[in-house]
Amino acid sequence: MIRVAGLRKTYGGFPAVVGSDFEVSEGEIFGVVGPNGAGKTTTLKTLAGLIEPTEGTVEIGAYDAGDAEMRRHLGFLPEESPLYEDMTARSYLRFFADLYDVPREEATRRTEDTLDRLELEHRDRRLGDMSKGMKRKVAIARSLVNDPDLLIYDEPASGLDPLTTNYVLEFTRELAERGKTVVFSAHNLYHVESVCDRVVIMNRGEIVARGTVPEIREEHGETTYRVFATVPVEGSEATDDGRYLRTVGDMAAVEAVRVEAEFAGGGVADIRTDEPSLEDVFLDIAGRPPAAREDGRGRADSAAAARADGGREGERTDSGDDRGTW
Ligand SMILES: Nc1ncnc2c1ncn2[C@@H]1O[C@H](COP(=O)(O)OP(=O)(O)OP(=O)(O)O)[C@@H](O)[C@H]1O
Repeated sequence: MIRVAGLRKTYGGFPAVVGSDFEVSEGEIFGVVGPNGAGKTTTLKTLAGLIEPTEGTVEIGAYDAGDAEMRRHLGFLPEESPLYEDMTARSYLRFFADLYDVPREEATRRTEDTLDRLELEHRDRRLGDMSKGMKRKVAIARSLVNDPDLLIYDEPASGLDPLTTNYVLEFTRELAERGKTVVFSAHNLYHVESVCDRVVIMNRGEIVARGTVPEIREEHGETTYRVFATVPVEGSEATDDGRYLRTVGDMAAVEAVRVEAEFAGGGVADIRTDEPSLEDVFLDIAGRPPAAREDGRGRADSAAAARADGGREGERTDSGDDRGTW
């Protein structure tokens, strides 16, 4: 579906993406992960044809990215989605459906279905009066008005509460089940793990790890999850806000906590990726010089060097610019 070869993008000589190669198959959910400034948005915008590569090729099916015909098969959700504040959700979506020449009845059915699924209420409310989560849902519905084969979502759950985030992530999975290819970027490894088939981790414009999330974790370190249950579960500690915290090391254990909590008449209120673990994975990968990465050397050294440098364990200490900060 997508073939990226030797992709390089510079802004006035500044290398935002430096030689990316990856492929995404049809129906796959593909995550682009990395710290602020890693080059995720640049990569996604290049796939969407909104940015021209400085070097390299980006092919989407039979088209080059940027080909006008390709756009008809694409749904792009930018990180910040400015909406026309005076329009209602319905009129806004109808406006975009008209731009894509979608017949009225078909457009209404499609957008109402999407908004039902995302549980968006008040569809005739002004967009300017909607909450951030509601606006994000409208933006997601907009990305689907043309029934695209490929969806490119930049931080789809950015700034959303846990419940809305879950809707959005579950919905992303549903889209792939309906045969759509989804490429999305995120900071949160838990979000990525819950929906992505494969992932690339970027840092300073470079892909520094790739594979399924379990493959990456196995190779580069362990992530832990803090699961907040509404009832006591085995090994949990009560938190100040009346929840019960259990820290576990993998998704099977997260699922076991959820089942235990539900069996006890409660549920899971929130799940958080343990940040130091995430940073350990990142430091393990990104702290090594590129040459050492090639042959697997330098892994323990780089984390140790970061700590010896005076930083907290897992904290980056070398952010001389805006690149490479989680
Ligand atoms: N139009 C631009 N002009 C100059 N530099 C840019 C431009 N767009 C991005 N950059 C720089 O390129 C680098 C990569 O930016 P990009 O937005 O792709 O990163 P990102 O991984 O999406 O970051 P974030 O997580 O903060 O959104 C950053 O250092 C950024 O400052």
